[in-house]
Amino acid sequence: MNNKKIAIIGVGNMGGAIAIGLVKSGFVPASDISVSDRKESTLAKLAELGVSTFTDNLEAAKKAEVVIVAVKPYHIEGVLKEIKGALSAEKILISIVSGVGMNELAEMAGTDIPIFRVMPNTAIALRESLTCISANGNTAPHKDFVVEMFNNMGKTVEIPEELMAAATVLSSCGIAYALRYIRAAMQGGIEIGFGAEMAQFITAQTVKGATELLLQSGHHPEREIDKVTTPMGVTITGLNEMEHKGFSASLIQGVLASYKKIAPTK
Ligand SMILES: NC(=O)C1=CN([C@@H]2O[C@H](COP(=O)(O)OP(=O)(O)OC[C@H]3O[C@@H](n4cnc5c(N)ncnc54)[C@H](O)[C@@H]3O)[C@@H](O)[C@H]2O)C=CC1
Ligand SMILES: O=C(O)[C@@H]1CCC=N1
Repeated sequence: MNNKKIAIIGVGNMGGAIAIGLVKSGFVPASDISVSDRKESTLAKLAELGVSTFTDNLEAAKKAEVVIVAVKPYHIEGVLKEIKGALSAEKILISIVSGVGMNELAEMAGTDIPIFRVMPNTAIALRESLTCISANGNTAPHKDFVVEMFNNMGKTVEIPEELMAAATVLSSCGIAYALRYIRAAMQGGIEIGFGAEMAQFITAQTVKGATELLLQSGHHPEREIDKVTTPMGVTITGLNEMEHKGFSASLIQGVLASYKKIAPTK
C-alpha cells in the first residue's frame, strides 16, 4: 500500500467512479482518501466506502498529497482558486477535466505545481479503465506513482498532451459509443426472439469475447472477422447490410464530430 493521501474534488460520475475504483484496488486505504462535493447526497453515498467526506474543497485538499480535480470544465477555475492554498511544489495535482489544457491549469494552480492531465473512463469503478496520462515539466519524481495508481484501476497509456483531446474521444466517450452498439444489437436480438435481459447478457458477453480476442492476440479486427465470415454465409450478409447502411462511416463521423467539439482550434 502507498502512504500518500489522496483527495478527490467533485465526486459525480467520474470522480465517484475513481473513488470506488481506488477503494476496490486497495492502492491506498479508504481512510487515506478524502472526497469533497457541494452535494451532500453525493457525499453520503460515498461515505459508505469508508472515505472521509467534505463540503469544503480546501479542507479536503489540505488532507492530501495528491489532489484529483473532477469537476465540470466550467467549475475548474473556481475550484482551483479555492484549493490553491493547499497546493505546493511537493504535492501532485491531477486534472481529469476534459478540454482544459496544461497551460491553463498551470496558470490557475501555479507554474511550480506538478500537474498531470489524466483521461479515464467510467469503467475505472470496476478497475477496467483505459486511462491516458500526460504530464507537465515538474512531474518527473511523481510519474511512477501516478502511473501505478491508475494501473491499479485498469490499463494506462502515456501520451503527449497534444493527444489528450483525441484520448478523451476514443477512451472516455468511447465507453458510450460501445454501449450504444450493445443497445442496438440487443434491439435486433429482441426482434429475433430473445427477451431483453437475455439479449443484453448474450450481447455484452459476446462483446467482451471480441475485445479479448484482440487484446490477447494483438490481431487486427478483420483477421478475427475473417474467421467468422463463412463464404455465402450469414455473417457476411449481415455485415454487408450494416455497411450499406453506413455502420463504419457513421462511427468514424461520430468520432470526428466529438473530436471537433473538444479539439483545440488551431
Ligand atoms: N463522465 C465521464 O465519463 C468523464 C468525465 N470526464 C471529465 O470529468 C469531469 C466531471 O465529469 P462528470 O463526473 O461526468 O460530471 P458530474 O456532474 O457527474 O460530476 C461533477 C461533480 O462536481 C460537483 N461540483 C460542482 N461544482 C463543485 C464545486 N465548486 N466544488 C465541489 N464539487 C463541485 C458536482 O456536484 C458533481 O458531483 C468533467 O470535467 C468531464 O469532462 C473525463 C472523462 C470521462
Ligand atoms: O461528454 C463529455 O463531454 C465528457 C468528456 C468525456 C466523457 N464525458
